[in-house]
Amino acid sequence: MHILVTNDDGVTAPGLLALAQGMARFGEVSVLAPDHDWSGGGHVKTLRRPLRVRRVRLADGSPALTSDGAPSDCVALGLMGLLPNKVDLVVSGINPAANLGHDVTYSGTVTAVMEGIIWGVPGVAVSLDGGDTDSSELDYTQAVAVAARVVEAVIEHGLPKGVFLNVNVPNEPLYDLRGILVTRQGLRVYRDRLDRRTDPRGRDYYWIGGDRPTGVPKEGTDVGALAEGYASVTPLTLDLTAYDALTAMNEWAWQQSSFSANGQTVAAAEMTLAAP
Ligand SMILES: Nc1nc2c(ncn2[C@@H]2O[C@H](COP(=O)(O)O)[C@@H](O)[C@H]2O)c(=O)[nH]1
Repeated sequence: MHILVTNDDGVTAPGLLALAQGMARFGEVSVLAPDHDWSGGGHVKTLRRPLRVRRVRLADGSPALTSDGAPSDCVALGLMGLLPNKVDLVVSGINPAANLGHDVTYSGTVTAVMEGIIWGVPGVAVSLDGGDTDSSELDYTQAVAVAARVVEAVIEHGLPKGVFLNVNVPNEPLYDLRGILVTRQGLRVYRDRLDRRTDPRGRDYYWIGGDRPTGVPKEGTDVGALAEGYASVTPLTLDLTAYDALTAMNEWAWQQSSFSANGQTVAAAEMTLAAP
């Protein structure tokens, strides 16, 4: 088993070290992580500038690679051939804050695993609901234990093609953890506020400020599981198609339309949408 371990908090983050150490039990571990924090950086593919990669050592002396690219760039580099050995699983984290609901497309932690799916490699993203606690003060023991249990299950059962797992762990001692629940995405409640300021030259500039997001703790969701003291494992795919809308839209009366193109009137073919 060859596991690529990455994160979005940077190669020196304590959660990355804890995760890399926790994955060593499964076989070869290659660490390829960003050289700085990419929190909230989303799914990035850096195409307009070169990417630099350096050899570094983690705090325990183990070798690692770091790149000036995003977390998803690190995974792409690794799976495109920077890592000589075939990668069987991408594991990303341990993020010091939860990634729930709509967070998943903002999250560098989660989008790193999404990149692996694009290259046909399954993955697991792991986040600890550390809230406002400094990442250096968090105890990652529980999150590592949950991550290892999830990876064991993935090794035993496999994952359907295109499916990856988003794991969120409550920030409780291991003996307080009530268990692991398989969940769906819940509803994140963002409390962002526009912070407008003026610089010394009289020009306005803005911060996206506000308070940390909360969520709706509905049963069966990732938000609900954490609220009840469970770790949450949410199976996700990259297919964002709204299949219900597809069915409904096929009922719309798409009229014959004519569009003029370069002065030519082109009758639009009858618009039909792919059936789900
Ligand atoms: N819209 C907001 N999102 C926030 C805020 N604080 C945190 N977040 C979420 O954080 C994660 C970052 O994830 P990471 O894996 O990239 O570290 C991301 O999911 C955001 O949604 C906030 O104040 N506003």
